Amino acid sequence: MTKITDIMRQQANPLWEASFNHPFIEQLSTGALSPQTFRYYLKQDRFYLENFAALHGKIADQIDDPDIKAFLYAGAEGFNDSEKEVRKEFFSELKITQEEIDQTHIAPTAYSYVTHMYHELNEGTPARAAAALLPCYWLYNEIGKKLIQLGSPIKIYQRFIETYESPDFTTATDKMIQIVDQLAETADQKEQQEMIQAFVRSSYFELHFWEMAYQRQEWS
Ligand SMILES: Cc1ncc(C[n+]2csc(CCO)c2C)c(N)n1
Repeated sequence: MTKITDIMRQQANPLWEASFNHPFIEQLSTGALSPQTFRYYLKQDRFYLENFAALHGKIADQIDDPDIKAFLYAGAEGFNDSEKEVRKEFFSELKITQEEIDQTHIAPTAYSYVTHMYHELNEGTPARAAAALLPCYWLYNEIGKKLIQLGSPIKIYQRFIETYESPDFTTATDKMIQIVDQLAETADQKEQQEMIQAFVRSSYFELHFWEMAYQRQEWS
């Protein structure tokens, strides 16, 4: 039987291809990406990562399966990710000060993405919310695997790429794919369609997150 995650991946493919070919990604690899754009991305991604971790916990609260619960709680605590540590190093290397962080407000696309994920949980179901989290793991893992072959001449961009290509991160991605497939098994057809929609919408926001950073989007 076709897995729901295969359907999701297929339906979101044009959006994923657009992410792979986005100038932010291409320039990360060539090294041409402006350091100011990368800094903007990191500062906005803080908002995303905070909410992403919190959502893991909120979804886990509503799930009975002990295995899935444990994985999601670990994600909420940041046990799965070296990402947090790496980001701390990036912030200190790029001299992004606490003052600069305090003065940063969430930009429109980051706000919309986070709002979408909460909507899938609060107005939807834990299965829909898990589907909304999946592109985050899976898209970055595919980008990591593609970019690692090209590498980047800029050290910090190279380290960014390596974060998403590690064996641990690939294992976490595979686990999250399996969780979404498992949650779909007990969902009815309507909920399965809503899970697919949540995944495609997150894929849309992933693409527009690169664009937000590339344009250094503001509210006005
Ligand atoms: C907009 C945006 N989307 C995805 C990621 C990647 N990411 C965030 S948390 C996590 C799981 C554990 O590290 C992964 C892969 C990101 N950083 N920013």
